[in-house]
Amino acid sequence: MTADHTSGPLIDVRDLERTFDVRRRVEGRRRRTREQVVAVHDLTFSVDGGEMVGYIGPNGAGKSTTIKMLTGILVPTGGEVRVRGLDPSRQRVELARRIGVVFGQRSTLWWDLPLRDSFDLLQKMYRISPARYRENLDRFVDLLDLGAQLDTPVRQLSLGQRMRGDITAALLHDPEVIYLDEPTIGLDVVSKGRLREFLRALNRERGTTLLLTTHDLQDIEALCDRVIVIDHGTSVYDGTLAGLHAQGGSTRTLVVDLVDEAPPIDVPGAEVRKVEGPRQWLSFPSDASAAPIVAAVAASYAVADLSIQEPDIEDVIRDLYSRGA
Ligand SMILES: Nc1ncnc2c1ncn2[C@@H]1O[C@H](COP(=O)(O)OP(=O)(O)OP(=O)(O)O)[C@@H](O)[C@H]1O
Repeated sequence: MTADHTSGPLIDVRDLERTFDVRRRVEGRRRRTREQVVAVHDLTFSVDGGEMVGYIGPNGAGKSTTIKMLTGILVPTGGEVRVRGLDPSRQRVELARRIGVVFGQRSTLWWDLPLRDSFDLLQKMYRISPARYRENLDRFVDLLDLGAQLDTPVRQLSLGQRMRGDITAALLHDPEVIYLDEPTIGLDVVSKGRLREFLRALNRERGTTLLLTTHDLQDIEALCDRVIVIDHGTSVYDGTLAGLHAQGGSTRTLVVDLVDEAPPIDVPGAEVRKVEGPRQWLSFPSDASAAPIVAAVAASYAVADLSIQEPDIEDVIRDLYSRGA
């Protein structure tokens, strides 16, 4: 009997565990002692086809370990993981046709080859039909503005160009799901914006499922309807970003540069956290609009400049814990 790979959730993770045996040298002892590191435990979640999900958590929380189990690079030490009904570590080759992976800090491209040659090699590896390959390449090169770089060796590309090359490489074979690990790290604001717009279009037009690991809350805000927060190897929140902010009580900061020094600004809905000369930092709830606060400040004070600081994911998670969630 063949399993039905098309019904049910696309990604299904149940009671997933992964421990590592490590040897550590302990001071005063000659022999190393063996220890177990629990990277992922008791992790359960599922993702439907077409969802865009942020997979976030502090350093060492278990995000990469989860992605490695989802892609079949690591074998779980307990629990179950299925992607389109396939067991990733046992059916890795079959799964590879359905998934794409992009690691922000590591390239999967051939360093000394021009981009175009890397793409041609991938066409052969994945046996992509010539027509589909041409269609995809033209589309991604156009949308990601890579035309001028196609004949440049990867090692000569800027970080942003290399990232766009890696994303193209991960998508040429039409994967149903793409895992992105810190895709906007080190990119300037314009490149980040373009990349997010591209990923939104990919999801809208092709229904590609996206699982995104990032420390940049604006990536999540721009792309994901849902976030899963992982800490110490297990899921501690699964829901909307607005819900996460509300639960954590996190705040955004309005930084106001006044023309002259002044006593702490007094406007409804915001609290002054810090004053340094003519600069003041006001915090307000993340789920509130900045517009009335900005308007109230501008109406009563001579303002030279204004900017808004978003909370960092680490801050949001810290808030979540400080509230005892
Ligand atoms: N191969 C390994 N051997 C031993 N311990 C490991 C191994 N890989 C991961 N770990 C440990 O497992 C835990 C989870 O690591 P993981 O890389 O999954 O976290 P992460 O959430 O991706 O972190 P980051 O945001 O820093 O990339 C950490 O304590 C890490 O030290």
